Amino acid sequence: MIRFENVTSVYAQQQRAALEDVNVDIDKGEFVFLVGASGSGKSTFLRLVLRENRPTQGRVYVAGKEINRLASWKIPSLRRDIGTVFQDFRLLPNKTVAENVAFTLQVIGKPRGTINRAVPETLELVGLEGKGQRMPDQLSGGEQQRVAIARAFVNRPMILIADEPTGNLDPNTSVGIMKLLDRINRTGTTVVMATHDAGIVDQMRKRVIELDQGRVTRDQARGGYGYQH
Ligand SMILES: Nc1ncnc2c1ncn2[C@@H]1O[C@H](COP(=O)(O)OP(=O)(O)OP(=O)(O)O)[C@@H](O)[C@H]1O
Repeated sequence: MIRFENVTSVYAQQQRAALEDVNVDIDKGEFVFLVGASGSGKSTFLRLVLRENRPTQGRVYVAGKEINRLASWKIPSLRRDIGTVFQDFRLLPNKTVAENVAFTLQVIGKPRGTINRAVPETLELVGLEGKGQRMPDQLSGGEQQRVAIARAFVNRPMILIADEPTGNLDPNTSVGIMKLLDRINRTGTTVVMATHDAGIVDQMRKRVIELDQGRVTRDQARGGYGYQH
């Protein structure tokens, strides 16, 4: 589903590569944690999957397509297939919860009937039934992240990318968010999550890819945050 072949990424004006000769193959339906110190290249990896950045060398494939050879008019369609969730939620503050979730479908031109069906269904999936008419600032942090997940998932993307989704949440709330991401993963969506949250990685026992100064130093099935035998 996601394949990096000898990917090196160097930002303009930087000496050191943000990613260096990275080779990774993530299958459909996998759940992968990306770990590593601050600055190790996790966000750069995720940006390359979204084609927000382009590699200096090497190839990035998403769903079998080399995405850096896509015509620019095909990029919106690539990004539609990839839901994104961030540490800071990024909800539209002047729209209700339901409107935030509906927005994803409106921008891709889905008919109103589909939207009216999909939004409550997805809010129920994330445990926010009955809260569709609230404004984001009337929700807890954990609930706001659930809205962000609903918005990312409402059009059933192939891939869900989460960059530090529990970074602003307390441990209990984070566990709830992880259960939700796990449930989404079980529907067949590939999940790639960058995190510093050792407790969660140790608990979930999923595949762990560790980066150190832009290089993959570990790629372990059912790993922990640190290396364990
Ligand atoms: N837009 C940019 N321009 C120049 N250098 C950048 C840019 N974004 C990231 N970098 C550099 O690339 C390297 C990797 O950064 P990246 O943000 O991918 O790391 P990260 O692992 O996501 O870090 P964090 O855990 O702090 O989010 C770092 O050395 C960083 O300073």
